[in-house]
Amino acid sequence: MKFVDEVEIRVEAGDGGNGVVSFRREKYIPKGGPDGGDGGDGGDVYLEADENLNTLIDYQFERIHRAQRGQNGMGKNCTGKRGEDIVLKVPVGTRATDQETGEVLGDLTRHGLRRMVAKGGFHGLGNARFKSSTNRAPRQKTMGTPGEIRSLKLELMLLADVGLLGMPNAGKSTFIRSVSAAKPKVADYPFTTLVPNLGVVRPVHHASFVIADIPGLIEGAADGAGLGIQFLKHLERCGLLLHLVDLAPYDGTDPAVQAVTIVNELQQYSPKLADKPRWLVVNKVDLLTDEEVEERLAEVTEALEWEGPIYQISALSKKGTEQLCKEIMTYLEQLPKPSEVEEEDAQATTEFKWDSYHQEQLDAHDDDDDDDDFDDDDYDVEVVYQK
Ligand SMILES: Nc1nc2c(ncn2[C@@H]2O[C@H](COP(=O)(O)OP(=O)(O)OP(=O)(O)O)[C@@H](O)[C@H]2O)c(=O)[nH]1
Ligand SMILES: [Mg+2]
Repeated sequence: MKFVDEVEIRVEAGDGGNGVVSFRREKYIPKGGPDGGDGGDGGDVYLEADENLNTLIDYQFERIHRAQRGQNGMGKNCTGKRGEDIVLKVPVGTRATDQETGEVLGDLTRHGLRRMVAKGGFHGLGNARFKSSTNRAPRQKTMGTPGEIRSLKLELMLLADVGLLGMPNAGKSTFIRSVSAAKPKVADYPFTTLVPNLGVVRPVHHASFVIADIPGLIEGAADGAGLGIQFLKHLERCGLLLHLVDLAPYDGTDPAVQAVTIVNELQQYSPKLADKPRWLVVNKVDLLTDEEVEERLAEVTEALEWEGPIYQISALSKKGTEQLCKEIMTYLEQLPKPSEVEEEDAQATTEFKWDSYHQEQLDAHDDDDDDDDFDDDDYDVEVVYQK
């Protein structure tokens, strides 16, 4: 299946139905009052996280999504029907951003989480609403307001605890294969991995974490070289990054230079990501003698001015991988859990503009004196049924 992690769509909430002007006309009831009903509200557009989806590909083909318009009001005080909402299912981990304002409308990080992304228009008021002691035959009505229209960017960001960072061929996929049940392709040429892979690692009985293998980075990635940096966004939600450095590159390149390149690209992409907790993991130690490992590692740490944790592994022979995973687990377990406040906030709906619209309309018409008092002629007013 094709992996699509970024799409642009347009969502259009339904317009509110209009209010209507109508008067009761029945035999033997000569002075029937106003009975024009209100319109119905327009339908809203929602996004909902669904764990059964893992790509945004459907939205690449279907870009415009409209909720239903509210029905207009009718005579006999009948209110128009509310427009139906639409719910767009997206993979867990999707972030919706308003293209125009840049505002993040929702981070759908849990199955079933639902966020409104376009609010339906408010209903218009029928003339029955405007009846008062001084005006018994009002001919005012209000129109429904338009539904919100937004251009959205949907981005799928994988939900992994640990992200792997490194040059192509560093052994990222080999590592995830050896520590989890995930089986991404491994080969001795660069850019074997073209889309992110997730693996679940269970280093101890009672706990597990998710690790993300993303395509390798090369120099100039921030400017689009190789596969670019489009996949780095998947690391934004990780609690820990592993920088995998190939200590024995088959093409004879210098591991220290390679390592610095990666950090530079990371910095350019996002200083925030570069500031995330990061561990240095040197790989392919099986190809070198202990002295060579020490020597090259020293060069790498010096070039990076590295002071953080260092691990030596062979992803292929699994040397050092078990220990590394156990320490990752211990590290992740002591990280603070996302606070409850954040959870609540994620549930809240975005505030929309016309909550007070209804009252404003009535207030505005309170001062209207232009309608004459009720007289018999008013009974000849045509009953208007607006479409
Ligand atoms: N000897 C040895 N070879 C390794 C080790 N880890 C990976 N390799 C080899 O290195 C090559 C590249 O490994 P991959 O796991 O595909 O590398 P990658 O980082 O996922 O590369 P891209 O997907 O292209 O970014 C393969 O031929 C692996 O067999 C290791 O620890 N020791
Ligand atoms: Mg790979």
